[in-house]
Amino acid sequence: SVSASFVGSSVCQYDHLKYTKPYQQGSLFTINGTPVDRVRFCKAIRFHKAKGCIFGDSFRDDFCTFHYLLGRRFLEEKSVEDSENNEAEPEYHPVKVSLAASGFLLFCCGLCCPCFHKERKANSHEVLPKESNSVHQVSSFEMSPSSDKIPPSPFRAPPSPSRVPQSPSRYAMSPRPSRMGPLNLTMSQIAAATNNFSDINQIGEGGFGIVYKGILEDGQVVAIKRAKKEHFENLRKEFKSEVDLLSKIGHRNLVKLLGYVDKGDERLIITEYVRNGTLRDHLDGARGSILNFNQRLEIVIDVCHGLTYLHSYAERQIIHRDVKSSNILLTDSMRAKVADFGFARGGPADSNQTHILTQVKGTVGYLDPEYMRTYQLTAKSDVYSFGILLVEILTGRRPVEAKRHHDERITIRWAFDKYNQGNVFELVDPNARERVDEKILRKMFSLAFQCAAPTRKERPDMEAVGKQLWAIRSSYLRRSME
Ligand SMILES: Nc1ncnc2c1ncn2[C@@H]1O[C@H](COP(=O)(O)OP(=O)(O)OP(=O)(O)O)[C@@H](O)[C@H]1O
Repeated sequence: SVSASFVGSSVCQYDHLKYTKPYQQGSLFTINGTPVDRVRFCKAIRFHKAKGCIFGDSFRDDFCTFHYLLGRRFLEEKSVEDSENNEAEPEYHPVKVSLAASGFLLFCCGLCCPCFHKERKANSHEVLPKESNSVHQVSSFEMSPSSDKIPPSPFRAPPSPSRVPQSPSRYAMSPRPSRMGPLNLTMSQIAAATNNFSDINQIGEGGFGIVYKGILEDGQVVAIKRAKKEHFENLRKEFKSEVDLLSKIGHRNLVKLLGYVDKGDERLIITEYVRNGTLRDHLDGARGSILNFNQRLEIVIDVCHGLTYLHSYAERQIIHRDVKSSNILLTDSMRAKVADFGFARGGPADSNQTHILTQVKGTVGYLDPEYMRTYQLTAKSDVYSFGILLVEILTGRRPVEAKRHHDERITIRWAFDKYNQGNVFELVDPNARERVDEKILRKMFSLAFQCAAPTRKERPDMEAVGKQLWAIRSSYLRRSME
């Protein structure tokens, strides 16, 4: 936020408009604490006046005279289609202006509020606690009248009127290994496949546990997630959620579940092995090469297809809740697959339900601010995270870059400001040497900002995002052939 002596201040809808003495050099105009230029400020006043907001007498706007506006172009694009052949000045959009503020709010929540903050592992994103008691919550399955539509699994408690959680021993006493998917593995086969869970086979570590590469007797390579024993009790629900949801989906842009084991004090999830690392590794250059623009575009299209399937075509809607670059795995041919369903939830089960009320989970920086505020979860929370991911893949920057100058710490806010100043080239990942057409870049960022709008009703759904991405890709290919 900005500290200065403001002489005018007014609140309209979500926007708090303030200015210092407007006729002086260095005068300051802010919307929701974010400095904006005079033109944008005047646009906001006009917009809110048109919407019927009453500004007090002390709130002057005579500095919004015509000559200030003349010849200046407001640098926002409403949608790809709108912007294609339309050079006219788009109207002020309060949501887009307040986007930066919401990013800041997100940052504050993430960094200042201990209940939203947990150190997970070195150099990783911050991830919310697995089970937080600080947030009033109702589980979606408890809320949903048709939660029993989810096919029974050995992990799912039998229907009980009181829905009392099952005791841990119930799971521990499974009579025999629980298996699902095409693979039927015993513990000793898994131990053999991973060299007895040796460090050499370890390929990563997340909140759920350690991930190992395993080579089965027939040569098939798999990834095996082994739950950490110290978090067993807390992770039981997560393990169950991941297995239940993964077992019902099959899509080339989603990591495939091959089997699981839940026996004694072992919880293991066996999935297809995706061997070319995570998107974050590639953005960091940790895999040797730098992604070109076309690869970046194809990766986001793949992620978009995976999420579209989860939101609109799975047997029941699935909300991933942890869409982020370290959960996007890449194949050798650079196709992307969405992984890690540990936080995933079934969406509203009946059409009268607009959302589910649930505890906030996800990773700081990617979390939908509206969901954080209201605990209302919808598929649009994934859309928000996708918008953040889109900015990440274009800029190469993590959503929160704590070591940078404070103006640049929240990547979405920094990108939004630069975009509105017309400096789109300054946003592009400096490692990517290819010069991409400005119009294409603007369309990509514009789409990202739409996805990361502060409220869900302003965000497109994933299917619409896919259409926009396809249109951008065709323009990109057309232009690169010219
Ligand atoms: N199916 C897989 N194929 C190849 N590598 C995988 C696979 N699943 C996970 N990994 C590797 O293991 C790492 C840890 O994965 P995991 O899903 O447990 O945690 P994460 O998503 O990185 O972190 P968190 O769970 O804390 O959000 C990944 O970053 C990836 O490098």
